[in-house]
Amino acid sequence: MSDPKSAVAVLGAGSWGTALASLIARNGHPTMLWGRNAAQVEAIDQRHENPRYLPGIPLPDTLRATTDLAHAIEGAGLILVVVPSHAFTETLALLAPLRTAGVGVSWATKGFEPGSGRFLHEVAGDLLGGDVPLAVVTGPSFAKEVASGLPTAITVQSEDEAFAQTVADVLHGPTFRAYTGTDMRGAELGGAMKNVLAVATGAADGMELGLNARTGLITRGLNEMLRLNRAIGGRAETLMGLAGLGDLVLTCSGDLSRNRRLGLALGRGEKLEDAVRAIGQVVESVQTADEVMRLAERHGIELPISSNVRAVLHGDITPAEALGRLMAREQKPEFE
Ligand SMILES: NC(=O)C1=CN([C@@H]2O[C@H](COP(=O)(O)OP(=O)(O)OC[C@H]3O[C@@H](n4cnc5c(N)ncnc54)[C@H](OP(=O)(O)O)[C@@H]3O)[C@@H](O)[C@H]2O)C=CC1
Ligand SMILES: O=C(CO)COP(=O)(O)O
Repeated sequence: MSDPKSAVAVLGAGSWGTALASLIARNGHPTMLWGRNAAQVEAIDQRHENPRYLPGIPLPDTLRATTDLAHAIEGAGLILVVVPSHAFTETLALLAPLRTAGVGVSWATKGFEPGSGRFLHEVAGDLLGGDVPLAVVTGPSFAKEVASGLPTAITVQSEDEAFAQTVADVLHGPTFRAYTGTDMRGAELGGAMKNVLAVATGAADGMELGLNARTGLITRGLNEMLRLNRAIGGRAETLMGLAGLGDLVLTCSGDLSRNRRLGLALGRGEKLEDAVRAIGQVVESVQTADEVMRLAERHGIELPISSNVRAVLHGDITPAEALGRLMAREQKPEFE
C-alpha cells in the first residue's frame, strides 16, 4: 500500500484559493480550505460549490472548508496562502503563532506588500523566521480553467529546491504541470508586473487600437519586466518562462483576466471605481502599479508603460493621453 498523502491547508477561499484547493484535493491530499466568510465556507464544505467566486463549478466532495485558522492548519504538512496581496501580511501574522515548526509555507498571491513595496518572500521570511521553507507558486493560470480541469502549466520557485519539489508534487497531476526553479525574486516580479501591463493592453483594446498596438505593448512590456528584473537580481530566464512571458501573454490577451478587463473598461471611458465594482473580485494592478513604480524609481529604471498605467489608475491622465505620451517618446534602439 502506498503512503497516505500529506494534508494541505489552503488559506484564502476566493477564486484562486478554491481552484487550487480543489486541484490538490483531486490529487488525493486531505485538503482544508480556510476562508473568512462563514456562508461561503459552508457552501464549499457542504454543497461542494463556491457560488460567490466559482459559480456552477463542482468541487470535490473530499475538499473541506473552515473559518477556523488553527483548525485549518492542524496536521497540515504544507500551507498554501492564496489571499490577495493586501491581505498577505495580515494572514501571515495570524498564521505565525499557530503554525507547527518545520511546516513549509508557499503562496500563490501575486503582488507586493502595499505601502512598503516589499517582495512577499521578504514579508514571509520576516514574519515566519529564517528556518521555514518558502516557495512561490505562479504562472499563467486562470482559476476558472484550473477548477474546470483544463490543462495548465505553472512554476514553483523556492531557494530550497527540495521544498519547491514538494509543493510541485502536491499540485502536479494529469491536467496540471508544475515546474520548479530557485528564483523567487524574478518569479514574484513577473507575476506582479504582468497585472500592471495587462491594464495597458486592455486599455488599448478598449480604445480599439488594433492588434499591432496590443502586441507592441506586450513586447515592450516584457522589456520593462526584463529591465527591472535585471536591476533587482532576478534571472532573465525566469521572466522568459511561465512566471513572466507566459503569464504576461495570458493576462494581456485573455478576457478572463480581471486586470485586462479593468483596462478594457478604462479604455472605453468607464470610471475606475465603477469598473472595479463591476468586476467584483481582486484587481491587483490597482495596488501593484504604485509598488512596481516605487521599486523602479528606487533602482533608477524608467518604465514608460507601467508609469503611464499608474498615472491612468490615479486619474492623472486619460488612456488617450497615455497613448499620446507613449507614441511621442524619443526614438531609440530596441535593446539598451
Ligand atoms: N483568480 C485567478 O485566476 C488567479 C489569481 N491569482 C492571485 O491569487 C490572489 C488571490 O486572488 P483571487 O483568489 O483571484 O481573488 P478573489 O477576488 O477571487 O478572492 C479573494 C479572496 O480573498 C479573501 N480575502 C480578502 N481579504 C482577506 C483577508 N484580509 N483575510 C482573509 N481573506 C481575505 C476574500 O474574502 P471575502 O470574499 O470575504 O472578501 C476572497 O475569498 C491574488 O493575488 C491573485 O493575483 C493568481 C493566479 C490566478
Ligand atoms: O494571475 C492570473 C492568471 O495567471 C489572473 O489574472 P487576473 O488577476 O488579471 O484575473
